[in-house]
Amino acid sequence: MSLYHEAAKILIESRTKKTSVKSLVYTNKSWKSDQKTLFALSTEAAKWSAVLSEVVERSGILKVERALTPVLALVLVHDLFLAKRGVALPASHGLCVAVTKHKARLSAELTKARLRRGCASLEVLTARVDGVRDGGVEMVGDGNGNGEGGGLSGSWHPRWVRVNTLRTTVDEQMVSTFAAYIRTSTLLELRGSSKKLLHLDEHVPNLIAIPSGIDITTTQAYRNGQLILQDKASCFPAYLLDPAATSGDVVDACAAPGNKTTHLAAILHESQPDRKEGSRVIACEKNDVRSLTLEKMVKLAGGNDVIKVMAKQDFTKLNPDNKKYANVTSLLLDPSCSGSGIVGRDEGAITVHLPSITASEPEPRGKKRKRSAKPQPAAIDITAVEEELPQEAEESSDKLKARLDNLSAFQLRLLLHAMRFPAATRISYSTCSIHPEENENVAIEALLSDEARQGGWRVLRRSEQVDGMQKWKKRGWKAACSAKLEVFREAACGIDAEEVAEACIRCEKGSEEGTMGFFVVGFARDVEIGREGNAHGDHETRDREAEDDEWSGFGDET
Ligand SMILES: C[S@@+](CC[C@H](N)C(=O)[O-])C[C@H]1O[C@@H](n2cnc3c(N)ncnc32)[C@H](O)[C@@H]1O
Repeated sequence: MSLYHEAAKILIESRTKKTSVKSLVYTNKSWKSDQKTLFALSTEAAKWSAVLSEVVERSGILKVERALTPVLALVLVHDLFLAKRGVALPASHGLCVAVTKHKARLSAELTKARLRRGCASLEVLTARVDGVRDGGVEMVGDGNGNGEGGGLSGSWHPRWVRVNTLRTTVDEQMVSTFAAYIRTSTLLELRGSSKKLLHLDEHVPNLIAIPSGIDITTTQAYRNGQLILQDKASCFPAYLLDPAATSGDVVDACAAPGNKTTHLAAILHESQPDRKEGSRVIACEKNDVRSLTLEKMVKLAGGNDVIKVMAKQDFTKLNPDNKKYANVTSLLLDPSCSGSGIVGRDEGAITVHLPSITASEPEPRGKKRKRSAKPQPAAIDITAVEEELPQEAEESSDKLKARLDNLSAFQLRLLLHAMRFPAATRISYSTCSIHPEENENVAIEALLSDEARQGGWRVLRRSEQVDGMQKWKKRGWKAACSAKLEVFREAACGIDAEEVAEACIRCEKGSEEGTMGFFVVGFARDVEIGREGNAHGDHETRDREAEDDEWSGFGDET
């Protein structure tokens, strides 16, 4: 299979399985192409896909070149115009001919696509595409930078790098990988820069931001697992959980690909560097393919001594009363969610825009193009990308509501299960969703549950949180908490909407903080309250019904 067929396969799998390009490339040893080349082509083609799908579609070549699928055309046209050496196939190869013979037409469409975006040269367009590389759906808005993705201005996102203290320290990295970097006092100084700048995060320990255009995946430290690409928001759950404080084992209930798992392990390791029989992280992952990724991530991060991976393990099937879990004092729960807060793609599936075959006919050669009576649309044709909009953007409000209902029932079921571990005194619950249905509402419903009432669970108040989380200004939505509590009225007495909202932590995508959209809340109880028997048959029944729908959510990205 050629490089192009393999890249096409990866892009399709990334879309359908919601798996990151990185894991698709590097967990499969059977690729014929060089993995680095394959990774570069797949990620670059995805990054350019909004522009190139428009180019391919408007050129009409898919109608005449039957050997070309939309995704093959995308990767080939990428190399035709954007790779230093052009298409990496012999000039006589069928696939090469299929695009090169239309080069003039494709080139004209690329120019038009560039001009429609107000870019004076290909370099300017390249900078623009690079600038939104973490923004996902470029130009899905109104073509003027408004709406999702926000074109040039909307979704600035630094590259967040967690220094993995299982393998190294910030001090070590400052004099090695980052020796040539200049430290900035503010995060915003990184914005739009392509210089080697670095900002040490003020909220999460061992977290560094660098300009988004700098690729550290080629460094030795990244390859050795000393540096991990992880959005700042995605570092909040393990940091908030503060597992060393409860000095017991930690369960990571929904662990793959494992960023939070290895973060938990690093925090434990820092608190007990000479550990022999110290606390462990028990990492559950239900999905088989993602379990493999988790195992690889744990190994690469040097977490094998601290982390016990429970591959293909449904968290809800763990028996909390089994003596194996008698020492579980904290749990991290980061379940599948709508993914509505995702802007980056370091950790998960990417957005790939594909051209439609039926969009337009190639114009006959030699004939002068008739001037259309209608003005051409200034922005890209939305039909070229609509299948790539975040699922909810195309959903009717009824459909979205149904999906969020299913997801939140699934999320609540897992959260209540976490509350059943007898020795647990801390839980962190997080999603990369911006919807209160998956966030504040789940927290409130959990607090109102029998598990919380009988088990003595309450929110981890802001004043009790680790320093960086106390300092973080964006908190939960009080109106959402009040509205949810209002539904339960008397049953809700004793729960203060203000206190819950203050305990909740939100991150807003596209904001100056440079994070994805995210939500995290901690739960605590002051004493170990053992549970006697299982008095929660109702929940079990209701939750089981939701199980079939749980996969409507995103399976990774944070
Ligand atoms: C949002 S991702 C977790 C990301 C991960 N915490 C990280 O930071 O890398 C959710 C994961 O939960 C897994 N999952 C969903 N339901 C599960 C269950 N009942 N038990 C265990 N894992 C589950 C999914 O397969 C998916 O890999």
